[in-house]
Amino acid sequence: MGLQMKPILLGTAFAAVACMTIIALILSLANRQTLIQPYSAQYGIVFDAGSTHTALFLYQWLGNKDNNTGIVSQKLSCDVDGDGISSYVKNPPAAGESLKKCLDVARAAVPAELQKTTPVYLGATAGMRLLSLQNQSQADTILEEVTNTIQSYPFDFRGARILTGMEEGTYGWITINYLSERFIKHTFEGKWIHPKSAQILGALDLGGSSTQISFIPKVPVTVPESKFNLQLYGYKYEVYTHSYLCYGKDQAMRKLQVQLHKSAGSSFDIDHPCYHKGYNLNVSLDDLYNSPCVEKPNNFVHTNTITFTGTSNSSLCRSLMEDIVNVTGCKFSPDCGFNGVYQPPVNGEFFAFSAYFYTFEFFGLVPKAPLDKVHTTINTHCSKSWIQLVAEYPKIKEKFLKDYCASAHYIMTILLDGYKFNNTWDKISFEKQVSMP
Ligand SMILES: Nc1ncnc2c1ncn2[C@@H]1O[C@H](COP(=O)(O)OP(=O)(O)O)[C@@H](O)[C@H]1O
Ligand SMILES: [Ca+2]
Repeated sequence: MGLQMKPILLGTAFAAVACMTIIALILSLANRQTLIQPYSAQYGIVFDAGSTHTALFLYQWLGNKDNNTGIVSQKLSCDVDGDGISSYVKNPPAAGESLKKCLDVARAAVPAELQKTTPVYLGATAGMRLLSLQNQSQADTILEEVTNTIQSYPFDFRGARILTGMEEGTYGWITINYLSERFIKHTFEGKWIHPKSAQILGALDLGGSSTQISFIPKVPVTVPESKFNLQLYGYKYEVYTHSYLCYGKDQAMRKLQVQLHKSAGSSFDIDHPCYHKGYNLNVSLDDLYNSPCVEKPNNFVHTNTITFTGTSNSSLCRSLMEDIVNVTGCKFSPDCGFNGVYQPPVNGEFFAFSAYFYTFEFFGLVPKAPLDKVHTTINTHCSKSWIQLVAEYPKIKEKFLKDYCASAHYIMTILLDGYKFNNTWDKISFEKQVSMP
């Protein structure tokens, strides 16, 4: 798949998550000579509709005429209250309703005369991807409802759609490289230069329902479905990108629970090695199996509820992750990620963001820490009791605190056994989305 630097694609490229505004700008700036009618809007709004959470970003830039630097700045971001839009299956209008608070914030920030030329996009990621697999009409209804709400505002609505995994991966890669000035850099002397291509960053994004890896490999990408060709500022880049649907943090946690349930036979009381001693979690089978990422057992009784009992067993937790992140039987060997997916060897420096960052930030392991320190920190944490943890972290929400042990082991398994950063661990930086200039 290729991304051509044609103005006609501006709209498509623009239409997406937070970073998409940036892409449009890169495209429009890089194509300045070819653009007959320069893109004139000075504000742009993007909703990143993730599986767990939606955020609005308002961007501002100068009109093309005066804008020699191409600097785009983030004016504000706004967190939508409640869960991701895919969680509104039972009440789709409420998905639209949930966006109003942030749309009001954006409307107050954009000068009245510019509102009708301010484009708004909504890009939904893996939560909606899964819902559309499970029930296409529910997914369509939710997109219609968010469309209705956004259209009731004075902005220039340009679309609400589900991004493909490849778009999500590539856009994340473009964003981190753009924001950290890896494509083009403003020098001390006020000149724009191309930094060495060796400084281009790889991107690792761990969402709730999918996870993406994108980088420029040393060798050509041999599988077309994983190749994204693009040209930025006259330079060509061949990006390897893959999105693993169902391998986001929350779906991985679900897979683990399902595996434990399936191997527990008929018992309703199940030990969970990644949960902490003293922590018990009741889960209804209806909820547990309500995802296209897992398969219902034959004797499935949806009214049943099971209880997971924490055992604080770090090494067992880690070995269970290895079953979920299946690294055997890949036909592209040795060029493999996990789950049979083609991946050339990782190359260069990487930024790991989203749930990678939140998890490592919790452990105080950002932006980098030696591998042995990471292992010790995770093991020490996983062996703690729940009482101990709650006393230590009174401010952290249970929904996150219960999972840091499991998500840390999951992260280590995908990074080391999946993507094979064993010998290049020090190339990964755990970073919050790079801040805007
Ligand atoms: N403070 C936090 N600590 C741990 N995990 C977090 C925190 N905040 C967000 N996350 C996780 O980050 C992920 C964000 O994923 P999201 O963007 O909503 O989904 P997706 O990209 O798959 O559509 C979720 O797994 C969420 O639980
Ligand atoms: Ca996301």
